[in-house]
Amino acid sequence: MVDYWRQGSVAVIAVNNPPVNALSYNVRVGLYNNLDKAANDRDVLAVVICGKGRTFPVGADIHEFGQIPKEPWITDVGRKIESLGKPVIAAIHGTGLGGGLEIALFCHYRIALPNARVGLPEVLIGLLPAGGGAQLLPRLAGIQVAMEMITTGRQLPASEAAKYNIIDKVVSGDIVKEGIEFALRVQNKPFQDKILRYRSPHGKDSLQPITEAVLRKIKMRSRGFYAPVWCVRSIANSVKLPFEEGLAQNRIMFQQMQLSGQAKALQYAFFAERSISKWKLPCGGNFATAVPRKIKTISVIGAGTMGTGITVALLSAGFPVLLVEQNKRFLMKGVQTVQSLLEGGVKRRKFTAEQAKMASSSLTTTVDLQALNSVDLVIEAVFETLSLKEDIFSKLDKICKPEAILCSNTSYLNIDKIAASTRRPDKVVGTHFFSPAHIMRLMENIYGCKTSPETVATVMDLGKRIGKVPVLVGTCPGFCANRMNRPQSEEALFLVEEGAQPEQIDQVLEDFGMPMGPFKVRDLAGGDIGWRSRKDAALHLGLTLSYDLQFFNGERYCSLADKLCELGRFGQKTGSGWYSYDKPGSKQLSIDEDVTKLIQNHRDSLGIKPRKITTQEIQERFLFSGINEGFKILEEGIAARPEDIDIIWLYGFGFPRHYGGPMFYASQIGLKRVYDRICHYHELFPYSSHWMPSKLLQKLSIQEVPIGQWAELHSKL
Ligand SMILES: CCCCCC/C=C/CC(=O)SCCNC(=O)CCNC(=O)[C@H](O)C(C)(C)COP(=O)(O)OP(=O)(O)OC[C@H]1O[C@@H](n2cnc3c(N)ncnc32)[C@H](O)[C@@H]1OP(=O)(O)O
Repeated sequence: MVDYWRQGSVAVIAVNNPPVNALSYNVRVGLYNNLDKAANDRDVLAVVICGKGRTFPVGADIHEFGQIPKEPWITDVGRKIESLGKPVIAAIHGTGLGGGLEIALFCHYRIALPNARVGLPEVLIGLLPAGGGAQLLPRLAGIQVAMEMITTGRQLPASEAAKYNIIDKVVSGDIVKEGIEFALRVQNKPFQDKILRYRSPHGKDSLQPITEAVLRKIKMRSRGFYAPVWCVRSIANSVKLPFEEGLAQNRIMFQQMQLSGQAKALQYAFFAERSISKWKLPCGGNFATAVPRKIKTISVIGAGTMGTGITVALLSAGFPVLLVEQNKRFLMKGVQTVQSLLEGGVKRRKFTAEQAKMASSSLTTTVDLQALNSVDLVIEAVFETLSLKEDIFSKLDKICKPEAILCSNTSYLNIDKIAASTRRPDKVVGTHFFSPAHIMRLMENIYGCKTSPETVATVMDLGKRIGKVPVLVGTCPGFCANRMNRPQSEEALFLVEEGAQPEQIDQVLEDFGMPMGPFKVRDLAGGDIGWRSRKDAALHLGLTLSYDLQFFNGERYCSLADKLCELGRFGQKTGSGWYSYDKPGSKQLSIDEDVTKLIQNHRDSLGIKPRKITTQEIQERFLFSGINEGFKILEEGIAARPEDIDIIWLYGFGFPRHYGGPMFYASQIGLKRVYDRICHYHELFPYSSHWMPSKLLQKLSIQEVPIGQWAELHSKL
């Protein structure tokens, strides 16, 4: 796991633990013993520490967290470096992260390739850099830089790290060769002043104002996430305490944090994020055996909000796009939107003006579907009407080349029905982007019963290539994301009907950590879209949405949202919705007395006496109704694993990452409690079928199986 060789007077110690050279126990032992070997070899005058393969060590082995850490720790390796009596050079390529960077900071010198990156990302997995990083970095780069790097986990490119003295020299070529050359230059030269523990932190007199400013920033963005605050304390220890005492204090904090639910959730999320690319179809195809098709040209049908967002996502990843609309007027409007989204990207520094120009020049347009005869892949993004989509897909099937893949950006409709309108159902798949599609990273890919593994592999690969987080699920109304979101939106309305205020519900859920409460989300998305589909659904059933409707198709129904729409209050875009806005399109909102009156009149007309609704009830009814649906989704095999559901929620709805996602959150609360509360609400609200407890949840509530085994258990149900 650690290689050792000598080149003249230089000993090279190379960590060899693929794929990322994590500092597992055996690696730490190897480093420690080989440092001893170099110390005891009189012919060795300098030492180079590097990583084999793709990277310098990226930190502790996260799989080992939760076990009692075995010595030598990273700090023991560090102390050995400091006291070696010979200069030690860290030669960094790839990423030098966490414990990896800490070891480099214990070294006397650090060199790096230009494309290397360094950082202390412990905060992102709910921890602090207890291996020495929080003590050493302030002594090298100063308190201000240390605070920024450690509380955000940001990785710095080598050139920026060099600006802050973290890297002594940026070198090109072979990193080991460069390391040896550097070592030959510094061997036999004094290096005691390079031992960072003997320095005092730069900017220590400004600790208080820096701390206050950082804590203010953390408060604004952290929404109940504790690790950044602990990181601030760990850096303050570098000023307040002698080096070894600071290390000891930080180790105690690290051990406490490791036991916290937030660290467990973040580490779960880290691995969940990586597991989603390991997809499997019920028919047996999977990520390891299916080969994606090469996609060079893509067409997007529909230049509305979704179509233009998808177009920008594709263009900015370097794909040429042929944008299609039914007439020139819509097309022109779409092109303008694409241009302004690209300009917005330049303003937000997502890309340079030059890149935006390149992207823009890769856009072509047409109003003629026949022009799609040579594209490799089509993404349809028109209205959510099945007959319209069926019509388009049947035309595409005739026009497009036989091997072209046909994708639908539907958020709700049955992929099998859309596929059935073609003679190539194996090449039809759902690619559900989230709005705004050029920004939101989730891409919910939906397979139908005939979608081929090759088609799935192609859209999963496409998602990655355009910087999205692609998650694969099966088909059912609303798939995973919207199906789970639906009961939550309904519960939010029912809570208002029963006595809560929209702003109260929004506040409770924002305090929980959601980026926006459900009523603000409704206003942002526009109430008219849901209203139209509710009216369509009613029409389909031969019903009308009336003012005093309390039941719809046998289910409890709340008509408050319809009443707002009747008044033209569609949300932000019309300047009024659940809130009022200072002008149409503005985000500046205020509570609207008219809405409060409307709600009161609604309750009066139905004879509902408002009651006080607690924070606990709001959280439970919103979160648990979605979680119950999540278990049904698992039970039905729509999602293969809880990890898929959680990643959908982290990236599609901004569910707080420090809770891991709704399924992990449920596992932390305890499935017995979650199940009991769902049964309680089922008893209270028998006319809301979303409270019918999931059978899988019921079973798991008795067995309390770890989350990693839920999927296995469900296959045995
Ligand atoms: C009480 C004692 C006190 C001692 C304190 C010592 C504490 C030290 C703290 C730490 O060092 S915590 C760890 C800090 N480091 C990280 O958090 C790095 C996390 N990794 C990444 O950010 C990325 O993986 C990467 C390194 C930038 C590489 O990204 P890339 O996209 O190239 O590859 P991935 O698909 O992400 O990863 C490949 C593969 O490697 C696995 N992996 C990555 N990092 C770790 C790790 N630190 N430990 C274990 N495994 C890791 C990852 O899961 C992938 O595995 P797979 O099986 O192929 O999915």
